[in-house]
Amino acid sequence: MAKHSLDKDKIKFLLLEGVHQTAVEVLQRAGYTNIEYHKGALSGDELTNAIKDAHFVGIRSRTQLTAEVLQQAEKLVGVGCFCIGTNQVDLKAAELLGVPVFNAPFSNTRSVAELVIGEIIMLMRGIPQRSASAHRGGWIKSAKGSYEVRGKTLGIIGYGHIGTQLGILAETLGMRVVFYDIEDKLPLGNASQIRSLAEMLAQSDVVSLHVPETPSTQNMFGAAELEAMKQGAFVINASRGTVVDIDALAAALSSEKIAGAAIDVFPVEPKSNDDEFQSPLRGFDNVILTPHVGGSTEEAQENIGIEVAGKLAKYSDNGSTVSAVNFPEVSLPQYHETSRLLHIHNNRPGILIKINQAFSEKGINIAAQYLQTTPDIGYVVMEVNTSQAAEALEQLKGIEGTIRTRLLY
Ligand SMILES: NC(=O)C1=CN([C@@H]2O[C@H](COP(=O)(O)OP(=O)(O)OC[C@H]3O[C@@H](n4cnc5c(N)ncnc54)[C@H](O)[C@@H]3O)[C@@H](O)[C@H]2O)C=CC1
Ligand SMILES: O=C(O)C(=O)COP(=O)(O)O
Repeated sequence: MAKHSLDKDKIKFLLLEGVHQTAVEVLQRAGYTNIEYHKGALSGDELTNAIKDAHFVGIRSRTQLTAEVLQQAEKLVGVGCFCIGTNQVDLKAAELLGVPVFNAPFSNTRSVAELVIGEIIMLMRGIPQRSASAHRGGWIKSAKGSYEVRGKTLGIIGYGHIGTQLGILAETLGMRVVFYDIEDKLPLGNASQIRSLAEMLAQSDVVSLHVPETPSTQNMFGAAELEAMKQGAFVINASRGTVVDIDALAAALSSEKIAGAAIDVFPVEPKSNDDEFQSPLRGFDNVILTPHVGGSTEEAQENIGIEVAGKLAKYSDNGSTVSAVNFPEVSLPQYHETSRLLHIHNNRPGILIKINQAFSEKGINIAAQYLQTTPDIGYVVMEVNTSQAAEALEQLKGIEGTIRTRLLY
């Protein structure tokens, strides 16, 4: 009977931010029962206390896994981001600690694109302000400032998974689609790439942002970009709150340069549903404010739970790192007759030779060996006779440059 190096009930999964129950079910089906589940995000001492004895942590966009937090998580083996964005994790620090980070790169793509389509229609019809007024007893029955989306131009900033999906849906409504991206992209449908952001903004009736949070996107959309837009155009941001300068947007709404906006993400977001949402955009009737729910649909969350929990269980069970965002990717076959060892090391010359030498001196036969590297780390997976596995693990621990090593029976 195969036995895991550490009993599965001793492997602790810390799941935060109310990840979908499908994640719990997948882990339980894989034999993992030590699951600590929190509905909200954790930060500060609460986070460091909860994570310090966790082998795996599952988060969404809110929990900040900084280098400092990761360094205190001494037992941490892997991280699962139950979402698309991974900017909330210090990916380099995790890599150097030998911790792969997984995400769900397209499970909620469609949900975001659908929300944005709805918002484009609502904004162009002036519905947010009419609805707000009606709630106060008002009645703005007028066509003034209400437009069909047909024939209008949608400008997409960041033409990746979400941007392309949005472009296709917008075209089915009769919109013209232009996009700006730092990479050369294949335009889908009849979309066209415009190399100059200012030029794209000048053409667009509505602009929607779909870039990741990176140093290059920090505040990339501010006063100058708003100024470059058409008079009375609309802005949508469901990417990250750091991408748009919120004060500049509030000013452009006040001056009526911008006729309306739909904002789903904010520079500072409440930690849980019990905390107050604060923003300079509160109070504008023509702004749709949503609590970072672009990817929050039952379908998306259910699929994300299955996908990311599956990746964590697979890494725990057999060492596979396929689709890790910060780690050498190794796809591993099932193993039966042998024991499997994982070795993560600093990527410097000669480590594999040292491992092979140490094994050869101890008469340990290597049945299979897989190696992948990034510029900074190497990940070797080896299979040896089960009778020699404990000795092999000892040898691996002694190799200079070792970051982490693990034995899977
Ligand atoms: N509101 C929500 O609930 C959700 C928000 N998101 C956010 O949406 C972002 C985009 O998601 P995907 O489309 O899946 O990502 P992706 O990686 O497929 O596409 C991003 C695109 O942005 C481009 N890009 C990067 N830097 C740029 C820059 N400075 N200027 C112009 N283009 C730039 C890239 O070349 C790429 O084509 C995620 O990183 C995440 O932060 C994702 C899902 C849900
Ligand atoms: O997938 C993403 O990147 C998102 O922004 C969704 O975040 P969430 O899981 O809703 O906290």
